[in-house]
Amino acid sequence: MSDPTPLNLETLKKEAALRAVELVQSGDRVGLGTGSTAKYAIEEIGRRLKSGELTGIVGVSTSEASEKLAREVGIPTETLDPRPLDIAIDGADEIAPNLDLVKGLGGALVREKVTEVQARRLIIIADHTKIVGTLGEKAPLPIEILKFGFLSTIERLRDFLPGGRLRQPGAQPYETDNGNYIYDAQLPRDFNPVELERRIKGTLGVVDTGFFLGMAERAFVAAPDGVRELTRD
Ligand SMILES: O=C[C@H](O)[C@H](O)[C@H](O)COP(=O)(O)O
Repeated sequence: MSDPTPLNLETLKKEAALRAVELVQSGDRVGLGTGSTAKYAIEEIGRRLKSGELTGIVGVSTSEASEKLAREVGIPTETLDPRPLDIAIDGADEIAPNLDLVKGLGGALVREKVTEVQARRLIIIADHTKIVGTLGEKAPLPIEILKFGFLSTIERLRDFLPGGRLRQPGAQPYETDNGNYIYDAQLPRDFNPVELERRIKGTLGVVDTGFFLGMAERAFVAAPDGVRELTRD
């Protein structure tokens, strides 16, 4: 297997995205994910709309960045309302064998979850480096927390999730589209994701976590030897 250099990872991300977009049908309301892989899906939906292969698509964006890209490629968008979405396509930071996910390294976890929970089908697209045996193996768990009192919230989280840190790429903490901060938690070696999710979400000051448990219907995972289609066990 060749090295996952940035160049061929981009090719793989696009291959996975193209497979997922084949599932989009004319007239669908589509959840538009966020990140460097979801970008290829948004561009392909735009291309198919222009070519006439797809008609009547409405996109619902999971971030300001995806909204901007959707407009640039000509996808009409609406903000989320209570109606279900026919399909949503998004990337992930980690994909477990049962298709439980960690998401949010791009900072869009809350809008992604709020949107994708309404999708009849959540399709995940990724290159093979995102596959893990257990969540937490490669990536931290992003936890969106209120800006107000964030140091107190982090103290509460550190009680049971030590070793994490406030996301701060520069002089200031990273701020989400919702005006919140992110605590990137180190996951313990052995944990039950459902119980840990419940405990984190029960912590005062937490908005939501990057765990997407039981949500994904399938994943298209691209490797140098082809695109694998994974479904939930
Ligand atoms: O907040 C970002 C999202 O959860 C992304 O879907 C995730 O981080 C994967 O992004 P990428 O496709 O850029 O690796």
